[in-house]
Amino acid sequence: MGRGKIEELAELVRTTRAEKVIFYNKLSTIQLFNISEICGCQVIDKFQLILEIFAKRATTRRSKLQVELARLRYEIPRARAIVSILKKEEKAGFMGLGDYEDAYEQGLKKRITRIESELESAEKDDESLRTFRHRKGFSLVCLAGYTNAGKSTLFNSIVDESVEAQNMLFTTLVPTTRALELGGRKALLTDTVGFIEELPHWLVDAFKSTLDEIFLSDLILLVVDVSEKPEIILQKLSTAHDTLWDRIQGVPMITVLNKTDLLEASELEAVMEEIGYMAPNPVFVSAKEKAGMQELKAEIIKHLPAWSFYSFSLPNSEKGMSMLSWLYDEGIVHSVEYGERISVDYEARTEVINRIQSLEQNLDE
Ligand SMILES: Nc1nc2c(ncn2[C@@H]2O[C@H](COP(=O)(O)OP(=O)(O)OP(=O)(O)O)[C@@H](O)[C@H]2O)c(=O)[nH]1
Ligand SMILES: [Mg+2]
Repeated sequence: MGRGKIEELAELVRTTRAEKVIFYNKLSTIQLFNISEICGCQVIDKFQLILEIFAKRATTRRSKLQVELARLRYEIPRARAIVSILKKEEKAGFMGLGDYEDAYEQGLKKRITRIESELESAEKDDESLRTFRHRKGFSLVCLAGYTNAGKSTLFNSIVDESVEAQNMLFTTLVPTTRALELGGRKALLTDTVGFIEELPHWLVDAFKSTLDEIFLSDLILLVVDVSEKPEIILQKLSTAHDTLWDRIQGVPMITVLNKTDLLEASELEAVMEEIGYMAPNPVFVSAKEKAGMQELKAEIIKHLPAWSFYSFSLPNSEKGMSMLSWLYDEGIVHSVEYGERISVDYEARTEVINRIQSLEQNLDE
């Protein structure tokens, strides 16, 4: 953009009373600074916008810290450049700028160090989120996928077509999570931040941390825009699988092929011939037209981890007590009686029950 174009932009800002200008491409600090002076409003680039979105969507303590860390690291060179512009202009109010510069930068660096050390202890919080959910008998279903695939539209359609389970804590604290009843089971449905193409390396950790909820989930719905070119779909599926795979082993995944309303049946068939091998458990939907919702819900119910009841007793010993505390973390303790042995009526995911059964003998030794 030349000077004339910027003036045009400034005029547009004035007439529309815009509060913010967002540039799609990356701008240098000096460019951002100059344009914002001319336009008289905040000017940000694509990456600052992404950071703002991440910050809004970060739900765990760890992801909030990761996003803040990325923002601070982005700010240091920018702050330095702005100070040097102001210095050059030798504004009267900025005498003794050297000291200001040092103090500001040191302040940023101190916060970075503090966040880095907080991050180490934050890892454990994620576990307690999972624990809390399982104690209340909820399974977590996460919507994942590239930006613009239709995750949020699908989130709303599923919620509209389902019975909401009353659970104040989740529904009020996290706007992108809803408690639902699915086939007599309680599930938390969570919308997540979309994958973004060509994410710069310094944003990757912050992005991955916003995926924490996916990594803690019991079932992943990978949403795909099936109206895109097959080679694009394949590439996106492959990146999504690579990003998630390391940390989700054992978590079932349903591939939700969305926007079927944009394709003829024959076109859809042709697309599936090319991408089918990369799309586990495919379900076809149009989130916009609420088509395929029953099929999707049936598939979700089929893949939700099964919960079952089990009544048993544990030795009233140190081993038995530590087992009991693990049981509290993994499921619902309906009743517990302490006598010569500890009698427990319990409900949990079947894999937990299996685990108890395989450990029972050991505990008595
Ligand atoms: N034709 C059609 N358009 C859809 C469908 N589902 C979503 N869209 C449109 O696709 C666009 C993106 O939808 P979103 O639900 O915002 O996508 P998202 O995956 O949440 O995107 P991010 O939040 O950016 O990651 C919107 O314009 C929707 O109206 C569908 O089934 N058919
Ligand atoms: Mg969305």
